[in-house]
Amino acid sequence: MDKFEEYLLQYEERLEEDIAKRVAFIREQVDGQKLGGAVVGISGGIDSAVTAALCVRALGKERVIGVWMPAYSQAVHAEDSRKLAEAIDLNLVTVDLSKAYDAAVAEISKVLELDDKTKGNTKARLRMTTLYAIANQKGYLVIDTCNRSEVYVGYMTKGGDGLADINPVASLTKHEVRIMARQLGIPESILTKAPSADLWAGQTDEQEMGFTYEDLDRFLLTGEANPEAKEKIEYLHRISEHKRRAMPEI
Ligand SMILES: Nc1ncnc2c1ncn2[C@@H]1O[C@H](COP(=O)(O)OP(=O)(O)OC[C@H]2O[C@@H]([n+]3cccc(C(=O)O)c3)[C@H](O)[C@@H]2O)[C@@H](O)[C@H]1O
Ligand SMILES: Nc1ncnc2c1ncn2[C@@H]1O[C@H](COP(=O)(O)OP(=O)(O)OP(=O)(O)O)[C@@H](O)[C@H]1O
Repeated sequence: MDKFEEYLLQYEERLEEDIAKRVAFIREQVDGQKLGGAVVGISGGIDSAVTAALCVRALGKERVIGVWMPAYSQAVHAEDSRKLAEAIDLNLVTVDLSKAYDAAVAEISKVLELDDKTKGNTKARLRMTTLYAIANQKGYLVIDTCNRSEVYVGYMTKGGDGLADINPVASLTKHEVRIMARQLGIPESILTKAPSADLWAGQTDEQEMGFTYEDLDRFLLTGEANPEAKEKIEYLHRISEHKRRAMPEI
């Protein structure tokens, strides 16, 4: 067994304790500030599944709203969101953003042409707008789903999924999220599908980043990585520093 596998095995041993710590954190953030509850964007992926399951454990079904927000999204993710809601007893609502997305892109395109990534980021920011509308109205917090691996390389949309009020999974790598997901009863189809932001057709995280989550998490947890992956990881970390910092001001 190598250092990375050993680390993950040790994490499994303290999993229940770690879940309890994160559940307590959510309760403290919501109840400690006399807020009503939590709202989470549900993508059909593993990060939002784990985040929502922790919120339901912390606050109970009545105080958590999961929001599925398709904008030309794949049917498999709609199905997985539905399966998740059933598995963790989540109050799941749908806000279809297709028309808002089309209207925004059409108007912006009158000024300049947008590529697939910019259009995808626009979708992520419309989702943030929707979650905040619900949070405003209900007196809830918007819960961030970005994990440690994504945050390290800035793999999130600034002002989109990168903008929220609290983050109960920020210190977990993708591999730790996967371990926790099994314990929380997340459906198998969510555990096994390739991570994708689904911002455009055929997108997958690993193909876009140019290295695997295993490369990234090995590097984060043990400091080891093959030289090519390490160079790419460090490059993305460097150019995304602005996403982890407060806005420069004078
Ligand atoms: N040095 C600097 N100081 C301050 N601000 C700086 C900056 N450099 C860029 N910026 C600003 O940041 C903007 C670029 O950042 P951003 O808008 O985020 O855009 P960008 O980082 O180019 O794209 C977002 C990436 O996150 C991925 N993503 C999005 C959503 C979910 C997931 C997921 O899997 O969970 C992944 C997506 O596929 C894409 O690769 C620039 O347009 C500029 O406004
Ligand atoms: N269609 C969607 N409906 C609602 N929220 C979404 C949707 N797509 C993305 N999000 C929100 O943005 C976050 C980042 O998106 P992403 O698609 O990467 O999901 P994820 O849960 O991180 O899963 P994975 O990276 O494993 O696919 C999600 O966790 C979710 O909160």
